[in-house]
Amino acid sequence: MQLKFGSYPVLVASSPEMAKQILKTHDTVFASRPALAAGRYTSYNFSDVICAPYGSYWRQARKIYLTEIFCSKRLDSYEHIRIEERNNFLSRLYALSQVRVNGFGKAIVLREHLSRFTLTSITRMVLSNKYFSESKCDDQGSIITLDELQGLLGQWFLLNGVINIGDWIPWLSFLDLQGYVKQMKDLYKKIDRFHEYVLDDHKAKRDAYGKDFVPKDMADVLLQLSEDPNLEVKLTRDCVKGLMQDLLTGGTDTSSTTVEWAFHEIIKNPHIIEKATDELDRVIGRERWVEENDFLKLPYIEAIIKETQRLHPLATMLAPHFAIEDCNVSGYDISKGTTVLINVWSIGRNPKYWDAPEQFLPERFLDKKIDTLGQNFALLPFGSGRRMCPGYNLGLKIMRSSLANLLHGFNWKLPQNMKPKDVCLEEVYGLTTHPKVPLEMIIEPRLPLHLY
Ligand code: HEM
Repeated sequence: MQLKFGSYPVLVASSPEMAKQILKTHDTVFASRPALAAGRYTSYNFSDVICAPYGSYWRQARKIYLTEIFCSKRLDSYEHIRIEERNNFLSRLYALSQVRVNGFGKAIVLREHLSRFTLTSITRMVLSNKYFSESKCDDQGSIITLDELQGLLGQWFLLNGVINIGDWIPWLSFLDLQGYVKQMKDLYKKIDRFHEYVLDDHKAKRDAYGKDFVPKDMADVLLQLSEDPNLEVKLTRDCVKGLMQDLLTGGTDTSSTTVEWAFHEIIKNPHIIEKATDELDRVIGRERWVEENDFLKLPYIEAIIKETQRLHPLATMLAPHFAIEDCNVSGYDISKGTTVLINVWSIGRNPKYWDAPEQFLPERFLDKKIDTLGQNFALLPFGSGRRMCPGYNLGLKIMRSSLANLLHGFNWKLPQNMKPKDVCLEEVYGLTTHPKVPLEMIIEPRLPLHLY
């Protein structure tokens, strides 16, 4: 479908065939991003990877991600962080499961706890953990609270998902009719203050160790690369901040929201929880938590994740792609400068490719090998081709670990006044798509108490 947003052409691709043409056959033509105000004002003038135009800087930064940041060796070296944060997460939930109100368990808001878990895990891998405190700022090197940091990242997602009139009708941009650009500039000041503080501190530590310094977190790796004279494009301080921001934004909201959607669906279908816990009892037993090397032995948990990503792809239109040349796609002329949206939400619900597409049926993935990593164009939660999500491996580790351990560690019930059919599946659309109504649930431990 070809549209016009203000002065610019926009193409929405809603079939696997068109998605394949754009993301595979003509990948280089469509591998850029439109130059939107959000990338200019909230991403260091396109110095991150998410918003960067196709070109030498983006190519180099992606290579850094693939070889230095998301390589198996580095991700494995942070497994202890993910285990510690998982244990903290499960212990916190256990403590909350013991709270009683009028003799009944108190409901927890799953979203709050999932986002906090992903945020603490990612920030420790990217920055180490001393820059924020649990409540108000303390004297231990924190300059922000977890809630404030979460708020800033949430606002980044919000402002990167809005339709800003000035992007599409440039002669109106100076008016900033919706006030978004002002909000972007305000957000930039707050986020930049945080990044500056973190980088100064990392740099001071690096300088103190001199030549013997060994990078500990992802920010250390980026700083070290910024001093590499052999890089094709110099990594400036803004680039390092932009890339750090990619890792924080890309890593938090994404995994936690997918797991939140999974719970919305399975709580409506309690037999799915039964099947999943049967698998966990059979494979893991009740004397330990699920570890990363167990994932391959848990096909039903994997099927729940795939089915969630089919019905609730986090980025329903991927991130916008942008044509850098004129191109003929399946007989249609697409002009240079067209913004291209790939509607993975409707592709995942198309009855031509999926039986009973509106139903949540993890079983559909059990006997078939259906890829979610960009080879099957009817299921593209991470995109495909040059712009495909570089952090998918880390995202999958976090989603698998949190979903499996939440189901393994607790029984999940709706509050007394709610029935499964009352669970709301409405969406709030943005760069990422959230459930409109956060799920509240009552939890009870199901493993021996010494494990919590
Ligand atoms: C459930 C987990 C995740 C999902 C569903 C997801 C999904 C996506 C999608 C759909 C895109 C856009 C692809 C396109 O435009 O064609 C993307 C891009 C990106 N993601 Fe993820 N992501 C996840 C986890 C992560 C994590 C953990 C990180 C980093 C820590 C990350 C970092 C990025 C970056 C930097 C890009 C931009 C790539 C580029 O433009 O070249 N993502 N992701």
